[in-house]
Amino acid sequence: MCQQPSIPLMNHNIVFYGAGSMAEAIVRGMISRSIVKSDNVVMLNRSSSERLAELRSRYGVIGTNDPEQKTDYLKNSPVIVLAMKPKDAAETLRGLGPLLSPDQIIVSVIAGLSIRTMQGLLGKKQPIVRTMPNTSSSIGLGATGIAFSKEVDEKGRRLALNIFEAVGLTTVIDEERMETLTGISGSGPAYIYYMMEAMIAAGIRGGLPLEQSTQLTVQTVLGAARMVQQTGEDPATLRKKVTSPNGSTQAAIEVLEQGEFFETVIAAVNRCAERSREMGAALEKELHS
Ligand SMILES: NC(=O)C1=CN([C@@H]2O[C@H](COP(=O)(O)OP(=O)(O)OC[C@H]3O[C@@H](n4cnc5c(N)ncnc54)[C@H](O)[C@@H]3O)[C@@H](O)[C@H]2O)C=CC1
Ligand SMILES: O=C(O)[C@@H]1CCC=N1
Repeated sequence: MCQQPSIPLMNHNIVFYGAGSMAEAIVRGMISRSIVKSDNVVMLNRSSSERLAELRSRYGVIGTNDPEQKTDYLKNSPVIVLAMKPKDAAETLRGLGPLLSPDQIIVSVIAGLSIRTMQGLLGKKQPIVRTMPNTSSSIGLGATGIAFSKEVDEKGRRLALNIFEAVGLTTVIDEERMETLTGISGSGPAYIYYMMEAMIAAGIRGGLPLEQSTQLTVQTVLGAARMVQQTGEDPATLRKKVTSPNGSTQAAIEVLEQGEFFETVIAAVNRCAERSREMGAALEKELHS
C-alpha cells in the first residue's frame, strides 16, 4: 500500500472519456492537489452539454462533446481514462482502437472489464492500466486497486500510480483479485453510507433531531476509522473495548448477530464481486459478436 505526497504530474493532456461521478471524483482530487493543471484535463461526454458546462465552470477543465475535437484529443493525449458505464464500454473501445498509437496509455476504472477484453475490443495490445477506485478520491481519501498489462512500461506505471496516489491510497494487485477488491473498496463506501442511513434513522426514531443524529453518526464513523488507523489495533480488539460485559453495546451486538450481520456483510461483498464478474463476462461476449 502506498500513499505519497502529491507531486506535479503532467504537462500534457489527460482525457477522461465519460464525465460522470467517478471521473469527477478523480478530477476534483487531482486538481485540488495541483498534480495537473485544469487546462490539461479534457472531459468528454457523449451528449450532455449541460454536464460539460457544469464541469468547465466548477474546475476550469476542457469539456467537449464535439466529434472532431473529441477525435483530436483521443488521438493526441498520452493518457486516456475510460470512465463510462460498463454497458457503453464495448462500443466505445471498438471506436477508440483505430485512433490510438502504441504509446498511448489506457487507464480504465470500469468494473468487471478485463485487460484481455479491453485489448480485444481495441483490436490491439495497447498498454492498459486496469483500476478500481472509489468516490472518496474526490476528497483525497480514495482507495484504488491497480493492475497493469505487460505492455505498460516503468514510466507508464509511475504515471498511473501518480494519478491515483494523488487522490488517496493505492495498491497494486493481480488482476484476478480485482473483483474481490471491488467488493471491499470500490463499492464499500455505499455499505458504510447505508449503515449510516440506518443509524441516523434510529436516532430520529428515538427523538433526536435530524441534524444531531447525522452529526453524531458522522463523527462516530470517522472516529472509528481513525481509531483503527491511528492505534494500530484491529477492529475486533477495539470493538471489545467498547463492549462492557452485559452492557448496552453487548446487547446491541447480540441483535446484529441474530441478524447474521458479519456473514451478511461477507455475502454482500461476495455478491458484489460476482456481479462484477458477470459484467465482465457480458463484455467478454462482445468480443465474439
Ligand atoms: N461510482 C463509483 O463509485 C465507481 C464507479 N466506477 C466505474 O466508473 C465508471 C463510471 O461510473 P459512474 O461515474 O458512476 O457513472 P456515470 O453514469 O456517472 O458516468 C458515466 C458517464 O459516461 C458517459 N458516457 C457513456 N458513454 C460514453 C461515450 N461513448 N463517450 C463519452 N461519454 C460517454 C455518460 O454520458 C456518463 O456521463 C463505471 O464503469 C463504474 O464501473 C468505479 C469505481 C467506483
Ligand atoms: O456499482 C458499480 O457498478 C460501480 C463499481 C464500483 C462502485 N460502483
